[in-house]
Formats: sequence, C-alpha cells, structure tokens
Amino acid sequence: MVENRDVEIGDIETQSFTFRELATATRNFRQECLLGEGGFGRVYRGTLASTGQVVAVKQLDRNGLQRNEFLGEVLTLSRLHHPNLVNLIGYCADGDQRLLVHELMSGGSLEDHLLDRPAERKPLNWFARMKITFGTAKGLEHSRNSRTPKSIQTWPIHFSTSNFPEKDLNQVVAIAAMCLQEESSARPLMSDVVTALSFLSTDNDHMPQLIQPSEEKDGLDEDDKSGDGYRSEESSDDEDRANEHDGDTSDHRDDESSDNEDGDSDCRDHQTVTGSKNFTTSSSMKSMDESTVSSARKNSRRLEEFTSNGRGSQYGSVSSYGASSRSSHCNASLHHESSKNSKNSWSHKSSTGSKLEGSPVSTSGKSSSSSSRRTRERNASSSFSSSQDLEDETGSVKSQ
Ligand SMILES: Nc1ncnc2c1ncn2[C@@H]1O[C@H](COP(=O)(O)OP(=O)(O)OP(=O)(O)O)[C@@H](O)[C@H]1O
Repeated sequence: MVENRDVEIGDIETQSFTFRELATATRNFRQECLLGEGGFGRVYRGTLASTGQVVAVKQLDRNGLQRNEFLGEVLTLSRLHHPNLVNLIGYCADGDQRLLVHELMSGGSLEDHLLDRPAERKPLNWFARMKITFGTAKGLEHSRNSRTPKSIQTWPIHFSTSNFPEKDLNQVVAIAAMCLQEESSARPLMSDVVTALSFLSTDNDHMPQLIQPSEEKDGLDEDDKSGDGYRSEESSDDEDRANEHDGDTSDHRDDESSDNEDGDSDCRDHQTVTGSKNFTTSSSMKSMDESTVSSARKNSRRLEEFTSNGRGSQYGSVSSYGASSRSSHCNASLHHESSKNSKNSWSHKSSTGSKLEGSPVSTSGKSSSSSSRRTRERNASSSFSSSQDLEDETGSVKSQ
C-alpha cells in the first residue's frame, strides 16, 4: 500500500507539524504523558496548542524509516478512513524526527481490556470478543485488502472467561490458524476472514446459549444433538452483557467467578457436558423464534464449510493446521494435558473442551523488510475511543 515513488509533501493532505509543536503538545515528551510503548516507539498523550485537540503522538525510533519511506507511510495512512481505524491527524518529519499524530483513543487499548482489566470488572464475554474480532478484521480489511498479515495481533482470543460456545471456539481457532501460515499465499484474504468472522459475530447473538446436560433426552432434532452444542453456562450471556452495560460487577455470582478463576475445573465440566452429547434446552432456547434458530444454524454450517471443506478449504482444513500451527509463531494454543503431543492438537483439544489460553498473536514478523507491513503490524493493536464503545460491544474497535 505504500507509495513506490518519491512522495511530495504537497501530496500529503494530512497536517504537518514541527517537532517543537509536538514537544509542546506533549510537555516535552514527559513521562506522565506516556500512553504506552510499542515495537516502533513511544506514544504520548498531547494537546495541540493550535486547536486544543487531545491527541496521541507516536514518536518512532530514530533509526526507523528514511524520510521518503516515512512520508510514503504517512501518505498511505492519511488516505485510510474507516470507522474501525484510528485516524491520522498529522505527522512530523523534521530532521531525523519521525512522529505520527493520531486521534486519541481514551478508552484504553484492546490489550488493556483483555489483559489488564481491573479485578472488579468481569472479563469480556465471548460475544463481545467476537464482535471486537470482527470489527478489527473489518478495519484491517479496509487497510489491506490482501492476505491476512501473519502478525495480526488483534485476535481477542485471550481467554479468562470460561463461557464460550465450543463449536465457535473451534472455528475461531481454525480461522486463526489459517492466518498464521508462514507463507503469505497460504493465508486467507482479509475479506474471507471478515466473512467467516461475520458468521460468528452476528448470528451468534441469537443463538441458543443456555444448554445444560440433561438427565433425560428431550425433543431436540438431530441437529441439536450432533455437536452444535453450546457449553453449559451458569448464566446467559445476555445477563453477562447486561452486567457489562451496567458496569455492575457486584452482581457476579460466586460460581461464575470461581468458574473464571478455575480453568481446570471448567475443562472437566465442559468435557462432561460435551462428552455426553445429551443436551437439553433451557427455557429461553425453547421459547426462541424457530426461524432465528434455523438461520443461526444455517450460518453456523456455512462457517463450518468455510473452515473445513468449503470456501476455506483452499487454505486447508481445521485438523490439518494442528502441526503446522505449532511450528509457526502461534500463541493461540490450546492447552490440555491429555493432548499436548497430539498431532491434531487444535481440533482434538478443543473438542475435548479444553481451555483456550491464547494471547494476542506474536508480533515476531516485525523484522519484515516491507515498510508497509511494518506499518500494518505497528498499527494492528486496537484501542477504544471510549469505554462506551466497549460497553456497547458494537465491535467498533479501532485499529491504529
Ligand atoms: N491513538 C492512541 N490512543 C491512545 N493510546 C494509544 C494510541 N496509540 C497507541 N496508544 C497506546 O500506546 C501503546 C503503544 O502503541 P503502538 O501503536 O506504538 O504499539 P502497539 O500497537 O501496542 O504494539 P506494536 O508496536 O507491537 O504493534 C498502545 O498499546 C496503547 O496503549
């Protein structure tokens, strides 16, 4: 995406700042203004004297990009406009200084929300994570309508929650595995990833969520008994969502918090549930609109086709990714004692109900020679423009 020609300053429509202006804005890059540090430099909170606008000033390492290369990046970034991408406000290329000025995401980074959540806040639930993943993928699709960047680090699949639909988990892992292939040609197009994630992030809102192990067989049709099963949950995700909205963390039930803390016992519970293949529906599922359920099932099947033998088969199948994913830089691994050495670890482990304990995917691809890729990698983290964005769980995560 970077322009392969000499960039004329006049081509760049975004604002040019002097170093002095940005030093003033950040109070001389004071430590108190430091928002965070990435692989390419530090990011400071600043206030532009000219407009009073509060911004994020990213000071790139000096030994980074050459002037023209940097201006090419700026040109590219300045043309990217998407609700899920952080806007570039301006840049500074004074001397050997390389700074980017972005709109400030005051709600904190995605990493904060996934990993550094205050103890009193519930972990984001599965559906929030799926929406965030989908929103992030859409932002990335807009910024690079090509193969998935291998170092994509925006998969919010770091689990500290135990409530997730097993089948969706398998599918997310399958998609993630596809995105982690060493060869870029083996990785899916971002547009395909977006399509796949859309199945997981949209219709799942309406999927039955309360399925409990049954003492007795009930009247479910074969589809329901064939492994579409959603794991047993103590409370509905609707409740979870309501709690998120309220910010009311006092409503956590003891059993939920221990659930979250005790991954092992959760795995055992899960195995019991899925192993029996003997589900019953909760009253909420029973009362669910038939057409909603059938449409959700249809989409679930389409997604399954994508990740196994349908459209996604051009990238391989779920089970074929076990070994290769482990040999690449995938941090999204499933941990389960009984299957540590299993060749088909991904599908096998997840189908036994193990807990996904992935972290945002490695950024080890940073050394790529392509400056364009570096920018995308650098910009692959996400922040929320406000806590409300997150609470709304609209998936409107912004990639920087
Ligand atoms: N626009 C922004 N608004 C608010 N905070 C930001 C913004 N951009 C970056 N930050 C903060 O600065 C940190 C570093 O961001 P940066 O984009 O440099 O790196 P990163 O994306 O976190 O990591 P990497 O360089 O490995 O991709 C972020 O984690 C975030 O906390």
